[in-house]
Amino acid sequence: MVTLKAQEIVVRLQARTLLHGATFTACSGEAIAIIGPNGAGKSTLLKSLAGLLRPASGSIMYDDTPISSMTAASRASVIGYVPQHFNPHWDIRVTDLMQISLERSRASVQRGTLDTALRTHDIEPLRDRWWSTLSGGERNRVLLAMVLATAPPVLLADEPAANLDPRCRLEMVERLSAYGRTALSIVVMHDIDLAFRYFDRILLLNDGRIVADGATAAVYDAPILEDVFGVSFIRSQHESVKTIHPGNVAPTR
Ligand SMILES: Nc1ncnc2c1ncn2[C@@H]1O[C@H](COP(=O)(O)OP(=O)(O)OP(=O)(O)O)[C@@H](O)[C@H]1O
Repeated sequence: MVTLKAQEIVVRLQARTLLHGATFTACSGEAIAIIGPNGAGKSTLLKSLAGLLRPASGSIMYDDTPISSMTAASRASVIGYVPQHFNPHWDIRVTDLMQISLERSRASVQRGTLDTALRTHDIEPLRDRWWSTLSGGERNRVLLAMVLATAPPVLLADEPAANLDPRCRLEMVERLSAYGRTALSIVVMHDIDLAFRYFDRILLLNDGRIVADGATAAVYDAPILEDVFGVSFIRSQHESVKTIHPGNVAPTR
């Protein structure tokens, strides 16, 4: 059981304040979606949680340890981060990327571990492909596999389902939310409908502030969604599945 706790974190870059005192606590067993309009600060919050951005003030604790005091290697062993964009410095095969990822997370990688990881994460058919030849969606799948193969207690993923076709998108979102129910996953989601369908808790960001944080069912009905996104939402329910889709642009904007 692990806890990730952000306390009043403020992030400033180039004289701009991107996060204005974000506070929340997340624990093992939670599948959390971060949603919000473009520029709300979702990636900034995720990078801060991953220890890639140092807040100007406030603290981020992994259990009782400030993540700012952890080495990059120890952070990487407990927090898996799937970035929005990734490009290796040189071209590399998928199998070598997976091998490097596994070796970084374990003292020794036993024979067979790599093959198992490629199979488990459904990227076996891509194993001999060069990174430069992969489509955007294939790259997203490999990136997620690289991180999941190391089984981190905390998974942070920044819009990993972008570029994916509907089936792959559903599979990936299912995988990310399921991972949170055994470990902890915090995922930036642009697809509001999938965020509400698959995740248990929603963090809504606007202008660098967490403006709603609660159980999915509670945030689903909250009028603040309309205020923040500036659209009307059409909510509907078929059997037990609730959906939410943008209707019209709100006239006040
Ligand atoms: N290095 C930087 N210097 C100055 N401003 C930055 C920097 N990086 C990001 N920003 C700004 O900070 C704000 C938040 O950016 P962030 O990428 O966290 O938003 P986001 O919610 O993830 O957006 P999107 O949905 O478009 O991906 C944006 O206005 C962005 O332009």
